[in-house]
Amino acid sequence: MAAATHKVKIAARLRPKIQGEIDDDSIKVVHASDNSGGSTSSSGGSFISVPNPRDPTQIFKFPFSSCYDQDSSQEEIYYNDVEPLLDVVYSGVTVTIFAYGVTSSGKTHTMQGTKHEPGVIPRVVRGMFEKKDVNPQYQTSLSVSYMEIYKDEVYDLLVTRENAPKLPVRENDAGVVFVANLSRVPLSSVEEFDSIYTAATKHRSVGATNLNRASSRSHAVLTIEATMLDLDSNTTLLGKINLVDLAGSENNKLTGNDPSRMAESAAINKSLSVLGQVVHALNIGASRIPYRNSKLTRILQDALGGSSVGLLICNLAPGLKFRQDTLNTLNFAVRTKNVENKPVVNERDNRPVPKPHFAAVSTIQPTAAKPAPAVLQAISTTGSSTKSGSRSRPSLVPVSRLHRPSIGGPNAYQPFAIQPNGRRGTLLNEKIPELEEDRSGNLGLGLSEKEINERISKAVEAAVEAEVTRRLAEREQQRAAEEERARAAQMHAAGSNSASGEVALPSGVLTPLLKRHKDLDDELKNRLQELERKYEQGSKETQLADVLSPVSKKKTGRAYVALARAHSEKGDLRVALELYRKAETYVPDNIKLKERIIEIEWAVKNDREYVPSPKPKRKSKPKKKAKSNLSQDNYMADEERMDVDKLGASSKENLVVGEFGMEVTNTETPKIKRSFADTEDLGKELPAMTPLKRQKKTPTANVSSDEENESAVMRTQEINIAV
Ligand SMILES: Nc1ncnc2c1ncn2[C@@H]1O[C@H](COP(=O)(O)OP(=O)(O)OP(=O)(O)O)[C@@H](O)[C@H]1O
Repeated sequence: MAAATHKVKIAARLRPKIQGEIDDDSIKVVHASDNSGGSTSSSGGSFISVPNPRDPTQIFKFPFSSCYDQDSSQEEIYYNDVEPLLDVVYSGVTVTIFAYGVTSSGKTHTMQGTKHEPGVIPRVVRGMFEKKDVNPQYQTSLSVSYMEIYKDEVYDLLVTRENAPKLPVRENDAGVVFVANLSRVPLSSVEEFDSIYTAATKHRSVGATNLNRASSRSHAVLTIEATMLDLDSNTTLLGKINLVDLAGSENNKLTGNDPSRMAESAAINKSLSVLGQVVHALNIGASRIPYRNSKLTRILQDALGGSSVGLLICNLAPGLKFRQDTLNTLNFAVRTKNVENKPVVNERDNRPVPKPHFAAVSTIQPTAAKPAPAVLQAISTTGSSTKSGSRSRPSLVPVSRLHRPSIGGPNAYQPFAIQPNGRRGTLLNEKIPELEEDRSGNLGLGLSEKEINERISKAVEAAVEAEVTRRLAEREQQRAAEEERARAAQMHAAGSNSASGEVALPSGVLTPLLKRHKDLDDELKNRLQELERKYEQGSKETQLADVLSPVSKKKTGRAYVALARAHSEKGDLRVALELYRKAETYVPDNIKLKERIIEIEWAVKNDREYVPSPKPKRKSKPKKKAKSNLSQDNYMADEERMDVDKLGASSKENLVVGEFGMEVTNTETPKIKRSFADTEDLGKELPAMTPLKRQKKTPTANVSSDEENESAVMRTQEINIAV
C-alpha cells in the first residue's frame, strides 16, 4: 500500500513590539476576508505581507494556513493548531512541532510561555493527561524526555548539568535515529511534569545578547511519549510528540556577541543553515538529503521528509532591524510547507516472537495492521528497538548477521528435556547413535541400570561435543565470511562480493524469499563498496585540504569549480559532479556549492538536463561598499536572500507567484526593475573580484539599516565561489 503523505503545516506568528524596538508597522497579517490587514485570529487563506526592505513599494506576500497577529493569544494558537494534533499522537503517530525564527522573535514565549501565559509545552502536557483515558481499550502511560543541542552536542536536560555527558546520536538497523542513553521519566500527573520541567529548563543554555536578555543558546527538544497497551490484542501503540524550541538565527553584528557567544552563534547558525539545506534538498527531490550534516537535522530527520506529522511555528519579529531576517524566516517557512512526510503508526506486537533466523523468515507473520490516519507500518517503539516485520521496507540485514546463531533457527541451541521415562534429559533433536542402536536391538534387555546410565552419559557427552564443534565451526564460518566481505569491500571491482554471500548461505534452503534477501544483501554490499570508495577518495582530498593554507584551499576549490563548470557546460554531468565534490573538500562551508552538488546529483539521478547559472561578469563594479566579514553566520542570510532576489528578478508584472508559492506584488514596476538590476549586479560582480580587491573596496564605516541589508549580500558574496 502506498504511504499517505502529509505536508508540514505552517503557522506564522507576529510578536508584539517590545520596549525600545523600532517598528514601522509595515509587517501585516492579512486574512482572506479582511484585506485591510491586522486582524487577530487565524484561518485559511491568510498571509503575511512584508515590504521589500530595499524598495518599500514592493510587497512580498507569504500565504500560510494559519497566521497570527500581534494580539494573538497562547490559547488561540494551542486550540487552533496544536490541540487537534493530540488525537494524532493518541493514534500512535509521532508529531513534531517546532518554533523557528530569528533571535527574540518569540519562540520560547510560544513554546514555553510564562506562568500567566503558558505556551505550547505546558498546554500539550495538560491536554495529553486530559485525553489519556479517553480510550478505555488501552492502558496508557506517559513519559517525558528533554534534551538540548548545544554547539552541535546533545545533552540530557533531565539530569544535573555536572552529570550530563555528551550523548551520541545513533541509528538502529531499521534506520531509526535515536539519542543513546537519553533518560525518560514516567509521568503520573501534570504537577509532576511542571516540577520536572521547571527544574530542567534551568539547565538549558541561556545567555544575554544585545537582542535578547534571555536568549536560548541551544535547540531544546522535549518529547512526551504515550505508551498505549492493548491487553486484548497484546500490542502496544506508541504516540509521541516532539516539541522543539530552536535557537534563533542571529546576526552577530546586531547581537554584539563576545567570543564565547560568537562560537555559540556560529554553531546555531550552522545547524539552522543545514536545516535550510535539508528543506531545499527535499524540495528539489535530491537523492541525498544532508541530514547528517548536523545533530539537529539528524534528530529532526523524522519530522522532515520522515514518518511523523509536522507543524512549524514561524515566529516573526516586527522590528525594523530584523526585516531581512524576517524575510529569511518567511522564505524558509514557505519552502518547508512543500516538505512531505509519510506518517506511520508505531505499533509493537508484545507476543514473544522468536528472532527471525533467515531460514525461518517466511514463517514469521507480521503484526496485523490497524486503521489509522496514515499508512500502517510497524516501526520501533523506542529508539533502541527495531522495526518489526519490516512491512513496508525490505530488510537489508546482511546475510552474515542473519547467520548468527539465534533462537528458533535450525541450528539453535536447544535446552535439555526430560525423557518420557523420567531419566536424565538429552538434547532435543539430536540423534544419539549408540542409544538408537541399542533401542533397535535389545535396549534394556540384559543391561543393568548402571550400564544404561553410562551409555546415556556417553551419548550426552558426544552430543554436547558435537554441538560445541558445530558452534565453533559456525563461528569460524561466520568470521571467514566477514573477512571475505571486508576484503571484497576493499576491492573496487563490482561483483567481487558474491563469494562471501554465497559461502554464508547453506545450500538447499534458498527459498525465493531468501534469494530476494540475498539480492538485497548484494545490493547493500555494492552500495557499501561504493560508499567506501567515495570515502577513501574523499579522505585523501580532505588530508590534502587539511595541510593547505586558507588561501590555497580557496584557490584549489575555485580551480575545481572552474573545471566542474566547464564539464557541466559540456553536459558531462557525472565528471562535473565529481569535481564539484572535490571542490567541496576545500571549501566545505560554501552553501551555493552544496546546493549545486545537490542539484546536479538530482539531474544525474533523474537523467535530466542541467543548465548551469550564467557565469558571473567580471567588469562592472559594486554599487555599495560594506565591511568585510567572513563569519559563518552569514550563510543563512545569503542562501535565503538568493530566493528573494530571484523572485524579485523574475517579477515582470504586478503580481507574481514565486517558486514556492510566495507572491511578490510590485506597486511601481520601473522602480523595481532598477532595484533588482542593482541587486543582480551586486550578486554578479562580487564573486568575480579577488578577496583582496573586495577588501580594498569595502570601508569599515557604519552603514544605515538599508545599507546593512546590502552589505549582508556583499559580505556573504565574499565567502562564495561562483559555482
Ligand atoms: N507573543 C508575545 N507576547 C508578549 N511578549 C512576547 C511575545 N513573544 C515574545 N515576547 C517577548 O519577547 C522577548 C523575546 O522572546 P523570546 O525569548 O521568546 O524569543 P526567542 O525567539 O525565543 O529568542 P532566542 O532565539 O534569542 O531565544 C521576551 O521578552 C518575550 O517575553
